[in-house]
Amino acid sequence: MIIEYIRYRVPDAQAKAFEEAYRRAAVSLQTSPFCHTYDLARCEEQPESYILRITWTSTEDHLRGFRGSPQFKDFFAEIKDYVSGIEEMRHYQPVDLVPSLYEWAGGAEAFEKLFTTFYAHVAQDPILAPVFAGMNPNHPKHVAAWLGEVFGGPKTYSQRHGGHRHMISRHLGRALTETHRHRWVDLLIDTADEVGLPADAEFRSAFAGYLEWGTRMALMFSQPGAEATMSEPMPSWGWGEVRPWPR
Ligand code: HEM
Repeated sequence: MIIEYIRYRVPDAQAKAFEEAYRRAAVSLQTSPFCHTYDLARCEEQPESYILRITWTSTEDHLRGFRGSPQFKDFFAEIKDYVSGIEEMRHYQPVDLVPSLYEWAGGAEAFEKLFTTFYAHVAQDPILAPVFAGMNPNHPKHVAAWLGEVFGGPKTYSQRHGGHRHMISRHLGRALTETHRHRWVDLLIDTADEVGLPADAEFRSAFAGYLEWGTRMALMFSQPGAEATMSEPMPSWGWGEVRPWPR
């Protein structure tokens, strides 16, 4: 992940138009598969100063996939009319001040224990067992590698198991139902308790948030005729609105 900072100087008379232009540009940022988060802030002491902060999957992705788009070129051309200067436009490597969800959970060992136990339960579950009847015996390890990478661990799934594209392809055409999805989530949360995954409110809210998102995506991709965006990069999940309590 990379953080781009752009510092603008905007005359007071242009501030409204500048902010409006960024509200429109937010649609492009929102739909870019390479953009994780973005925000624009105005300086209290020097209201003509603005900082735009965008987190991208990588500098390379961002330059290739986004700046190159005609839509954003038009936007940059428009923005020039409102700003009297761009004082900085640089990319920064984030310095981790809090552990990743992967580290907090206990690393690879914790994820492998979680999914080995989970899929043993799945095999006995009347709703889920038929869905996983032909399961690859390495499936629990692969899903553990997937979640570890999404939660900030090593890029094992991308490098050895086919990355996001492969994960999506494994759900295509399975016609999963809400009953399957619901049971999968409930059983995984029960298994997290069973194997002793951290139970603090902050970790569990991020964990549950990802499970809600991930299972709804899996359900969506599994529907007949679903159009999967196979070229999307791996998702990257963080703490969200709450930070871990120091321990
Ligand atoms: C957060 C939600 C989910 C994640 C992260 C996830 C992850 C994965 C991954 C990484 C694979 C490919 C494994 C490999 O590379 O071999 C996979 C396959 C599969 N997933 Fe999911 N999945 C999710 C939700 C679901 C749900 C809700 C169901 C059904 C109830 C489901 C059913 C399957 C099945 C049947 C396969 C193929 C298993 C095999 O034959 O090896 N997934 N999933």
